[in-house]
Amino acid sequence: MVVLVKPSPLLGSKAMDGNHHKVDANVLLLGAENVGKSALTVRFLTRRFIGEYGDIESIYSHIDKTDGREISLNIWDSLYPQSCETTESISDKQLQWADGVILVYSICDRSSFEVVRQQVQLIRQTRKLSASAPIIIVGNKRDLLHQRAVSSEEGRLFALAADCGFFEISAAETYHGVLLVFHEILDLIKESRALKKGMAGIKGIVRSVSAVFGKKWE
Ligand SMILES: Nc1nc2c(ncn2[C@@H]2O[C@H](COP(=O)(O)OP(=O)(O)OP(=O)(O)O)[C@@H](O)[C@H]2O)c(=O)[nH]1
Repeated sequence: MVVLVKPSPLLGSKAMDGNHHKVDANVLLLGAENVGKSALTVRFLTRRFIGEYGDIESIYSHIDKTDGREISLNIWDSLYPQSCETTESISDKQLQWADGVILVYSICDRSSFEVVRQQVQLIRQTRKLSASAPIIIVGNKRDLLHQRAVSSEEGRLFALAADCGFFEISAAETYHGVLLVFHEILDLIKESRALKKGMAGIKGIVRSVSAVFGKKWE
């Protein structure tokens, strides 16, 4: 069950967009337990790393400024269901809701990287996520290099092969790395929408030209 919570004023964001801003983007965070999904979300919303985050699945709404433009976004910080198969770890509702997905693993936990691999496969197979919705894979806990279990190259090569973006960051160490991830997913969502609009425009022109010449354009 997803809980729409009003996070503490500390976060400076409201779970419901009280100003009724048109939401510009819904971003879904997925990944195994304990990889840092909440840490990424809270770091982005508050610039802070607070260490322990509790096991609540939450949707936060936040107004962000990129290129001088206000973007209203919802961030769904999902919970990895206890002792479930990875195939059950993502709901159709989550994928139909999302305009973009951030899949998080810990570079110190190989099993969390395997969960991300399976979740990417699941997302692609179910086709519940819009075909144009961007996916970014994030290897978190980069500050724990001495405990590394997944090489940066392996993560990057997998993301490349899966047509996903890729970042290695540390939510504990810096705000900047987390900011880059969220701004990248927002840029990719904007690009995919512009592309969709462009395609619709071309189809419209073809239809009207066909109407004029009465031809069925193949
Ligand atoms: N060293 C280090 N620890 C981190 C980092 N990000 C998160 N953690 C720690 O990892 C643990 C899990 O972080 P969460 O953000 O709760 O992870 P989660 O994926 O939301 O976990 P679930 O609630 O189980 O889904 C906490 O103890 C965090 O302090 C990081 O970048 N570096």
